[in-house]
Amino acid sequence: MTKRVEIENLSFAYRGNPVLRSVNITAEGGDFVCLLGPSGCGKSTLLRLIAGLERPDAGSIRIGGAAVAGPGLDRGVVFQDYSLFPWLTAGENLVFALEQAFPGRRRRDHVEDARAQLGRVHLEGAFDKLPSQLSGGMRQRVAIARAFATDPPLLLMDEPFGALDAVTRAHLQEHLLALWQTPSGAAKTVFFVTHDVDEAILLASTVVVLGANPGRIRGVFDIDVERPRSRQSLQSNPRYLALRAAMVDLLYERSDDAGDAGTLQ
Ligand SMILES: Nc1ncnc2c1ncn2[C@@H]1O[C@H](COP(=O)(O)OP(=O)(O)OP(=O)(O)O)[C@@H](O)[C@H]1O
Repeated sequence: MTKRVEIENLSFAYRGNPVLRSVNITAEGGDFVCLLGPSGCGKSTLLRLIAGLERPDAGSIRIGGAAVAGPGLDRGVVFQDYSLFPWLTAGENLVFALEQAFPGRRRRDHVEDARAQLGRVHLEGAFDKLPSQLSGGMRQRVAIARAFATDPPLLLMDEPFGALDAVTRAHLQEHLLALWQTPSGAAKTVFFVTHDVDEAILLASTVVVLGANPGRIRGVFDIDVERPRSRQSLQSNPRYLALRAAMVDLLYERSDDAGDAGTLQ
């Protein structure tokens, strides 16, 4: 089941301080949308609005045609830190999520599913480990496995690899793409926050570049670089280099120098 996400004229302020202004984004079912922008431009806030954790001051967010009225099991979330319950083992974190999503199923089936999902991120041996016994990269693999385990049509990921070293980060990007590109994973619409241009181009089908004060869309880029993509092959891909240059220009341009219509499609 795929879900189209329509964000229309969205504006939001924290206690009178404008954070997002007139944001319009349409993601088709199965799109991988990266939200790219400088610190403080409202990327996390936009994700929290889609998650239903905040309410828009103006405009609307529709998922599969229905207006977002609060959090829901149709949206899996992965944050940079503290995504997992620290008092539950890796396996029990998945089992707990499966119980919430599919109440009434036998616990034995949830445990079996949890083991299979951990296996998909090569962590079958971590079922009985507490998050504190795992490395940061392993914890995020568990968090990703948990997000995919309940098979939500929409995944919201807020800099999930931001705290990891470059090599671990590259592996996690591969794990995420491998899951997303499976027949069931490819149906998922993903919103992924990052401030890393290379990460955005590696992962996304669409990159939305946001500017700050208040947060608004500076450009929308259709990433028409064929998959599978690897960091190595991208370095010599002229299309990648053109996209990268255009995004970097937009990110480092003073926001009052430009209009809101930077696009390269
Ligand atoms: N709970 C809050 N109360 C008040 N202001 C907030 C709150 N959360 C965020 N803000 C403000 O909203 C603005 C956008 O914050 P947000 O975290 O969405 O930005 P971001 O683009 O995700 O930043 P970063 O890349 O640094 O995580 C910032 O000015 C921030 O100070």
